[in-house]
Amino acid sequence: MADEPLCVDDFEALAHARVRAEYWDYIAGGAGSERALAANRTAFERAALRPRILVDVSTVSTATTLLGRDLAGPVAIAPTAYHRMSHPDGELATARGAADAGALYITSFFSNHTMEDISAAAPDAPRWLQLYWLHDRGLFGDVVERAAGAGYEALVLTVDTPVLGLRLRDARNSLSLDPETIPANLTAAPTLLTTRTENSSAVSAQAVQAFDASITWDDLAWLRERSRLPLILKGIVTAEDARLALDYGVAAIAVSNHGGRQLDNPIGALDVLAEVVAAVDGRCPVLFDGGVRTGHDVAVALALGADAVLVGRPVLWGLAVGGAEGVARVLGLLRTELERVMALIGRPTIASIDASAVVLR
Ligand SMILES: Cc1cc2nc3c(=O)[nH]c(=O)nc-3n(C[C@H](O)[C@H](O)[C@H](O)COP(=O)(O)O)c2cc1C
Ligand SMILES: CC(C)CC(=O)C(=O)O
Repeated sequence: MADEPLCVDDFEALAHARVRAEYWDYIAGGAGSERALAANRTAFERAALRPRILVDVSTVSTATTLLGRDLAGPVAIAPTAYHRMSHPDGELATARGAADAGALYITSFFSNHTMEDISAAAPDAPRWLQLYWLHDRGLFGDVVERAAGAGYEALVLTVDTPVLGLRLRDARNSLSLDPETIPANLTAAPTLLTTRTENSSAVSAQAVQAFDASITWDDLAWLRERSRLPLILKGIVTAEDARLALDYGVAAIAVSNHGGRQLDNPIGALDVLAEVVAAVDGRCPVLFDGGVRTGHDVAVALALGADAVLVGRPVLWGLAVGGAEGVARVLGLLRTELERVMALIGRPTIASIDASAVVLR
């Protein structure tokens, strides 16, 4: 790769030059005035690590386990839609890059390749499937029932998107989708495949047509009847909902404000992590995403109680810059940065990064 990127932010700058302007805005943007997007980063500015000294850090291990799966590190790929906006090989390249890095890949339901083709690109790698609850129960149930056979080890239902956030950049761009960027899992329902709208976004139009905003906690039983895969809820940001999720038997919770793309809130995702971790009280794994860009950020989230973190945009930057290799490079960078931070704070294992490792200023 030219202009050797040395940190995740370097990948952002290189990717910006490669991705079509409207697609870049879709990827980079947030909801409304983008306060939540900005807050996701500033929240990390208030968290400082507390280094301990004279600890044997001659060997540092980022290895961890999530829902019984051994992983090379605690950084996984957040589900993001439409990877062919970033690279012609789309999710196939992402799957290969994730496998090379030994990272868990949570595949978005709105992918440009079918869930089966993505699995086939890296068959034995750890992979979960993200879901949006569709109006079309036939199509939705079919996807859910196919997931286990297609090699997915868990289902991640995104619960912060009954409707899509107000994405002003996309509306101003009248964001449209080319034939190669339509969602491949939805081709059986062509009426859901709006690709062009006037003064609004085709992504938003698709969401309005496809998503069922009426679902509630009791609908989770319908999902469980169709799949025995562990269920994770993504987009929980309050203690109340974390407790309810446990009552409904979820396997894990993902604390997330959707990368600042839904509610235009002035509080960062990191600011609510401790509240959810306290409510969960060790009863299930807690994942975290929103603004993670360095190994330092990963360590902060783990110290605040996350079991693993997800990264969204950075993976798309790696994909745009170098396809599968770029994805593996971004994930590898985060892992080596984390290793260095673990040595510097005297916590040589993931389990040793406890609450004493961080202070909020
Ligand atoms: C371009 C883009 C597309 C996304 N698509 C999805 C999606 O299909 N499903 C989902 O649950 N979350 C989606 N998200 C949210 C991510 O899973 C994740 O919560 C967010 O990107 C994390 O923040 P980060 O980008 O700062 O790492 C998307 C985010 C971006 C940037
Ligand atoms: C297809 C979209 C709903 C994907 C998404 O979650 C997003 O753009 O944030």
